[in-house]
Amino acid sequence: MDHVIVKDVEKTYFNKEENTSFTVFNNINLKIKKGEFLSLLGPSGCGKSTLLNIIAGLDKSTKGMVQVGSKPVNGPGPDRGVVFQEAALMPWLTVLENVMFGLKKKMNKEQAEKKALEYLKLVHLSKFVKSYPHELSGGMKQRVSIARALAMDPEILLMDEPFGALDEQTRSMLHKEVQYIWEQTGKTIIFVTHNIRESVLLSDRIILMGTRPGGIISEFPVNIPRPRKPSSPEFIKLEEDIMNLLAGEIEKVMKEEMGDDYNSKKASLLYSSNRNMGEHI
Ligand SMILES: Nc1ncnc2c1ncn2[C@@H]1O[C@H](COP(=O)(O)OP(=O)(O)OP(=O)(O)O)[C@@H](O)[C@H]1O
Repeated sequence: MDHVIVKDVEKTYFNKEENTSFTVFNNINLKIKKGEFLSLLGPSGCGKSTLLNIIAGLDKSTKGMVQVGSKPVNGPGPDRGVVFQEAALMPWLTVLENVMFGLKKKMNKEQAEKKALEYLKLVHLSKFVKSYPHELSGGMKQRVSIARALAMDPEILLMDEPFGALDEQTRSMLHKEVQYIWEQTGKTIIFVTHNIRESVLLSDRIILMGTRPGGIISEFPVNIPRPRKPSSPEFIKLEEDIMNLLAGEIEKVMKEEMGDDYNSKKASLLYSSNRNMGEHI
């Protein structure tokens, strides 16, 4: 069953003072199945976050529409929970209170506490319920933010580079955690990343986006059985296939941003060991 439908979506920014416009992307068409884990992958500036925000109802498209089931999206709603790159927790509240915050609008305090504890257990933070955000590591904060989104029981979890600011080890631990959560809850997940390895590791399907003109370049179903091993031949093959297709896109962005410096730095930047397209573009 199609859970999220993106129809002919376009996003253009208009600058009235200079009488110019900039189209981030157009003709975006996507159908995302219930329970699917979908990644939006592409170089910086191709509009991954913009598309996610349009699906979240936090931003408006200039053309086209998004539907959740048969309902058009006109703004944020309880059917969609969002996790951003920065956890944005309330520093004056404990971990438990942060997760309870939204729940208290829907249920009494006792029920909210029970539910918050349930989700904090799911992200393995039961021991830290009384801690304050400043006492937590970046990875732990991000787990609170995932628990907070999940506790509201959205049908769809929208994640915008949720592990982008974390070190490799923490990121790897959270990969396992998000897979576990996805298996346990059956949520539909839309996951923005510029990391090829991350997208192959986690997703059922990868949507590749490009720039200038922005849009969907291609899509790759990931038919590798889970748990996936980045060292397996099929994993490496898919990474290479995606990298080959994206190399031209990355070059386009780098040329624009680096100008004359581009040629000298090209080789080392393009093929970094972890297939991460994000640092330099
Ligand atoms: N208010 C705005 N006015 C004009 N252009 C904008 C505005 N907001 C975003 N953009 C442009 O829209 C494009 C898409 O931005 P977006 O953040 O969605 O890209 P992204 O693929 O998520 O990038 P990243 O991986 O760096 O987060 C960028 O080129 C950006 O400069």
